[in-house]
Amino acid sequence: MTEVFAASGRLCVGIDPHEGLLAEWGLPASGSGVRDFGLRVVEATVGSAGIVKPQVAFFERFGSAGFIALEEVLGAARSAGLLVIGDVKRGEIGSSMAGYAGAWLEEGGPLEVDALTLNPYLGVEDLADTFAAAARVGKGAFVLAATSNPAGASVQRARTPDGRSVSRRVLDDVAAWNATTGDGIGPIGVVIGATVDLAAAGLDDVERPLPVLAPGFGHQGAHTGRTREIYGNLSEGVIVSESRSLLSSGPAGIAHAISERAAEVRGTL
Ligand SMILES: O=c1ccn([C@@H]2O[C@H](COP(=O)(O)O)[C@@H](O)[C@H]2O)c(=O)[nH]1
Repeated sequence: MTEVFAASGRLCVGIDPHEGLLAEWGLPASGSGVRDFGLRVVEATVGSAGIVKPQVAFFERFGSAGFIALEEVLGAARSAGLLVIGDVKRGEIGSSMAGYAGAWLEEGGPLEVDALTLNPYLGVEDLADTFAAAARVGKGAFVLAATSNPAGASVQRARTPDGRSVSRRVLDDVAAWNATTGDGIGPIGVVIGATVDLAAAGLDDVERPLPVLAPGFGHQGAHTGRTREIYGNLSEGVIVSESRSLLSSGPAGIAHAISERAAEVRGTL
């Protein structure tokens, strides 16, 4: 984790071509629009930040044209040396997860990413083969533990029979899997939104760091300057993710916005 952060920094630039943003950027709402948007964000990121997170929903929305665009954006980002987190939020029974692992993690595959987001609703155990597939090829994954949207709390703060919150159980299961491999603090991480009250989510007393993908900054209200305060013990593993707050700078301002925010994150973490 330390080496990855030293090389790539802690800012993750979201590639979320919302329809409104496409219009603001003067791009059509189509496969070619999301392609051009994604490629421009990649270009603006190189040199300032080391991680991007395409939100696959906004590509998928255009069917096969969207996926062709996504393949091109992923390829450009990886060729430029950026780490790519595919925000795909996949989660299935184990046997079907094999399909997703092949799609997103296979070396040389058209949708290859360095890490992907996973949904644990079908049980963290059924994600274990995907964790192993990622680890085998030096990749990672982030499992949703406590999401940034207020609605997530009703499920994620529910208590399991042993009294832990669902969020905490997910985090502990991920940490237990990590403990079976490598240095024990990766390669699998969790998603914890920056808008989450860690104490209320049962996540304020985690002792061992692990990678944390942290959305919720910027447009959703959290401030990067407060990252250590928000994440406490978990700060060591945090990757600050921002999409709309950067993307709304438009094609002329995006490179500057990313470089400013990257400096701010460096000064905070
Ligand atoms: O808990 C979560 C998990 C994922 N997301 C995703 O992150 C970005 C956030 O975009 P902003 O424009 O910075 O709000 C988006 O792709 C979400 O789907 C999240 O927000 N919260």
